Amino acid sequence: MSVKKVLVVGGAGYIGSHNCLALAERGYQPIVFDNLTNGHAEFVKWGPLEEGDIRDRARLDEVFAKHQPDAVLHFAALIEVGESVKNPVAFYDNNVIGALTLLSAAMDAGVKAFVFSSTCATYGLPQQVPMDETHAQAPINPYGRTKFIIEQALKDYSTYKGLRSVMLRYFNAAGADFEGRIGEWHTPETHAIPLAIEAALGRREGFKVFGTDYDTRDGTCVRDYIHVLDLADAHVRALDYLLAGGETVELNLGTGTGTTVKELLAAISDVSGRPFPVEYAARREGDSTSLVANNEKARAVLGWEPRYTLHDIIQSAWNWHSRSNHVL
Ligand SMILES: NC(=O)c1ccc[n+]([C@@H]2O[C@H](COP(=O)([O-])OP(=O)(O)OC[C@H]3O[C@@H](n4cnc5c(N)ncnc54)[C@H](O)[C@@H]3O)[C@@H](O)[C@H]2O)c1
Ligand SMILES: O=c1ccn([C@@H]2O[C@H](COP(=O)(O)OP(=O)(O)O[C@H]3O[C@H](CO)[C@@H](O)[C@H](O)[C@H]3O)[C@@H](O)[C@H]2O)c(=O)[nH]1
Repeated sequence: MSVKKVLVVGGAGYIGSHNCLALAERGYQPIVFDNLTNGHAEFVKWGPLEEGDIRDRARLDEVFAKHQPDAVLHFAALIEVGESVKNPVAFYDNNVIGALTLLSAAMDAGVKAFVFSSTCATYGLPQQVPMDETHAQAPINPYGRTKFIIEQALKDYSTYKGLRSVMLRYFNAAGADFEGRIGEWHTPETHAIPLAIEAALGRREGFKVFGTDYDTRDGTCVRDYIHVLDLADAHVRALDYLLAGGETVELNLGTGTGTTVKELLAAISDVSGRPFPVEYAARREGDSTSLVANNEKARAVLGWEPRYTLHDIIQSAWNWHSRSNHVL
């Protein structure tokens, strides 16, 4: 059987690069398409890099014609909730126009399987926790809305155009390759775990907790942190599923366990053995109180289950950040 080629769009980024590693380990050939605005050429280690922007249809057509991929994994997007509130135009341009351009190019090139990075941010405020896939989708920030729009397009394209897709609603991606080859490297970094680790390493003055008056067990936001390699495993399974004829489906990817910001900071101090200064600040606009997954559907459809604990997440992230000298 010939090796299946997968176009990994946004594959030079954090989650995309860990997916390339998992694809290569499981017998797929990843081909990265990335404009390198937020990605890193040195993270592209398991296949070729094609530089390009998803809003550039001619460049997409060229790459589809050259590689003729069997499937597409689409990670490329602007990702920060807070930034989406400040600059929604850039988010709609990249996450909606870009994704729709990519989808048209993929369908015209005959691609029949598409895996989309969606997010629990499409749910908005929790009506019940944990949330399953039937939870109302009422995003509370432009980032979540851009992802929700693409989910709706994917459902229409599935019904009316025959493009089968898996929409993976990740909760909070975290952690890194245990061998330290790649890791989380966003510039500027806005995510809680890398920022707290940088504080523990003494590379930042401290960590600011955004909001202590939420209706949660200690007043800080609750999130479901999931290891990036567990996400990658789910993507490979989603590909296997689609290539075997599986129908369009949306699936939560989370552990089912919620952690408050305060609990997260305590766990990071514990793993690192280095306490760091913590400041309590105002809420960050666009943040939901609590986002925790019910992951039963992904378990049932993909036979997937998360393998790594919060401790594994922090330990692997700590290894990556303490060894690497990149600037966040
Ligand atoms: N990090 C999380 O916790 C999280 C949670 C839920 C969903 N997601 C989604 O997962 C995906 C990947 O997130 P990440 O943390 O790896 O982000 P990232 O910024 O590290 O990776 C995104 C990659 O896409 C590339 N890219 C962006 N716009 C592009 C464009 N127009 N054309 C070509 N390439 C482009 C960037 O250069 C980067 O390499 C995103 O779609 C994000 O919305 C992330
Ligand atoms: O300096 C900081 C950074 C974050 N937080 C809090 O930590 C939690 C996690 O924040 P962060 O790591 O920035 O992740 P989210 O804002 O939850 O967003 C991530 O997770 C979403 C899914 O929940 C994805 O869709 C987004 O792409 C991804 O950026 C939130 O309660 C933040 O308010 C702080 O208190 N201080």
